[in-house]
Amino acid sequence: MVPEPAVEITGLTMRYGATVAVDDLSLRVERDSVTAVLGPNGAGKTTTLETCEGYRRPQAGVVRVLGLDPVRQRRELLPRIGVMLQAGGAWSGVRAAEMLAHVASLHAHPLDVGMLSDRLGLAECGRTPYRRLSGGQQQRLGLAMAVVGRPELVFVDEPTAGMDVGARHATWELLRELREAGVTVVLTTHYLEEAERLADRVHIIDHGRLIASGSPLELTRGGSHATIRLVVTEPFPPSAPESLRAALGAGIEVLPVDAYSLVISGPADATTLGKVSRWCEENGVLPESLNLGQRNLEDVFLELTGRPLETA
Ligand SMILES: Nc1ncnc2c1ncn2[C@@H]1O[C@H](COP(=O)(O)OP(=O)(O)OP(=O)(O)O)[C@@H](O)[C@H]1O
Repeated sequence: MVPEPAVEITGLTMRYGATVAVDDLSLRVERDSVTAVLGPNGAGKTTTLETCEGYRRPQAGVVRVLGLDPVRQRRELLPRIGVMLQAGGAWSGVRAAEMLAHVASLHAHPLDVGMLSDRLGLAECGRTPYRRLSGGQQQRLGLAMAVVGRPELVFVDEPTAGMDVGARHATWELLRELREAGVTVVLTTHYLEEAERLADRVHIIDHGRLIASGSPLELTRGGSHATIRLVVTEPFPPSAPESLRAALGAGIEVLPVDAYSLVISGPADATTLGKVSRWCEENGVLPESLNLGQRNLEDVFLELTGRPLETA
């Protein structure tokens, strides 16, 4: 028997007035995995997550979480899932430690609150009222509240937004350990590195639609494609992509990333590298770096949508 997925979304459509936030989206999340829903701001990630959490009723389509309807079977589902919202989730005057202790007391077998606070660097702000916590501390408290009840499945919305590097790595470590302990993690993110380093599977969404799914390796392997990344010292002239495309010939895509860099994707090999370097010479362009390398998720997004994720 095929095990029931942790989350199964079929044909989900969600609108806010004239805005289509989620557009006929279908995806599955397998158990015991970390799954990232990756996409730019406004892609529909939070709306999708809120529908899985039972905060929104699907306007079209079907959502099942641990086999249950998140709206109709909410009472059955709630004790089995943990939710970290993008913002809020605690009373403004409550102290961080009190809030976490309160949430822990609602569960039959909570994690050790002291251990969790230490792991997430919350011990030092335990007496601070929620509204006085920094953005990163509020995020860490939100994560602690989501996992303290040992849920089977946690939904985390942009778990490391606003965190410094140290806190981000501690969060990734905790999420990895949860997965090893058999917890399914579904996170939304617009950080490519987060998806690449943490997720077993990535669903890339844009304008409410699923545009690619797979493991980071499957998504970046992409046939014969490698990527050449050209970074220059002075901004490119506006005609650069067009002229480079003409110099490289058919089958090679030239995608501007910003004023100083572009990505060339196609059968990237020594011949193409040679042509790029000749084009630089003929056009008086001084490369700062010219790299041939494995595609990353940023390249995948760029190829699929024609625009870079960070600025999309
Ligand atoms: N309550 C709302 N009322 C009206 N429009 C909304 C509302 N919530 C979201 N939207 C719109 O729906 C679209 C999808 O938003 P959503 O928050 O789901 O995306 P997101 O990928 O999570 O983005 P972000 O990372 O910025 O939160 C956006 O165009 C957004 O402006």
